[in-house]
Amino acid sequence: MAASRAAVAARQARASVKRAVNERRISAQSVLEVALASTESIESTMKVRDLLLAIPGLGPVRVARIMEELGISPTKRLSGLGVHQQVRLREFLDRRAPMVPAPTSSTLVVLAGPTAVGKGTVSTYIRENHPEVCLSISATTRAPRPGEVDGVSYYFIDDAEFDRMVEAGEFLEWAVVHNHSRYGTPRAPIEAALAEGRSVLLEIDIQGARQVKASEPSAVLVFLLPPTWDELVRRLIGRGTESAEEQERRLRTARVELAAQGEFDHRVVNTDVQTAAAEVVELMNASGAGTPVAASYRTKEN
Ligand SMILES: Nc1ncnc2c1ncn2[C@@H]1O[C@H](COP(=O)(O)OP(=O)(O)OP(=O)(O)O)[C@@H](O)[C@H]1O
Ligand SMILES: Nc1nc2c(ncn2[C@@H]2O[C@H](COP(=O)(O)O)[C@@H](O)[C@H]2O)c(=O)[nH]1
Repeated sequence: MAASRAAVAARQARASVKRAVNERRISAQSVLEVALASTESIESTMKVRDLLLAIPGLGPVRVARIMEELGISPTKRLSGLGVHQQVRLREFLDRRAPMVPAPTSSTLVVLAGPTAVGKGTVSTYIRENHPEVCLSISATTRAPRPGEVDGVSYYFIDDAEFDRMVEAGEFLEWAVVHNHSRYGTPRAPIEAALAEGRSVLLEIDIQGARQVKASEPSAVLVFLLPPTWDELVRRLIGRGTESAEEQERRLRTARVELAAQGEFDHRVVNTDVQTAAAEVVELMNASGAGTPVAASYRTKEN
């Protein structure tokens, strides 16, 4: 009984160390050094995998790859690291450190891009793998697609409710998208998350991105690009959620939207979902202070 109470206490202590790393109150490097200095410490009983997962911006897939590269088995605890593994892990954490800023302010990041480029897919990946990021849920007057859940995918509301929210100033931004339905970002949850020091990701269209930048100049705008125009068309048709007429309408908008990529602070090419999501999260962590990501991309038309 006493042993199981001790085990629960140790688990809770490890969880609070992980939270402190995740909230950037302590660095992963200092956890490693404490673990290696004392085999009695709670830090020494932590798994390497859990320490890496606590670092903002690292999800399970990247952590698995990093551990493989470092030659550390997935179940290894900090106390069990060999000398060479310690050196490699230390070097990795030191390399990683400049990408994890000191606890300063939260960031408002806007992810936009043409239809079917994968904004929703990349955002969902971020929601599932980076719980530290707060993903805004938009309101829309369009009908739910099969599988979409009210309050998770969108708040599905009617025209009268949308009008009321516009009148009451409850949207940070809103727009008619693809000349069809209205979409808007509810202001209150975003202000609350930013006030708590959390970073917020908005997945919205380009008109909305412009409005956010106009009202919040510190917002970081990220433009998601497809690897090629043909791949964009393939993704839209392959998704199969729009009629041929709606696909045509969306592709017309996409050509105009691609021409606006230069207005954005950063560009990320979505060739692979995991990599694109990791780049977006790293840009969030860098609070827009870094150099814009270079992406050479031309549509067939230009
Ligand atoms: N990196 C990728 N490689 C291959 N397919 C992808 C990739 N990213 C997304 N897709 C696929 O492309 C299609 C469109 O993706 P998604 O619905 O996320 O786009 P979107 O940008 O949110 O579109 P919209 O603006 O029209 O809502 C989906 O079928 C998705 O599975
Ligand atoms: N300006 C805004 N655009 C938004 C918002 N939420 C989503 N969107 C964009 O709408 C299109 C179409 O989305 P779909 O789910 O119908 O395919 C897409 O570009 C979204 O990024 C919002 O709150 N404001």
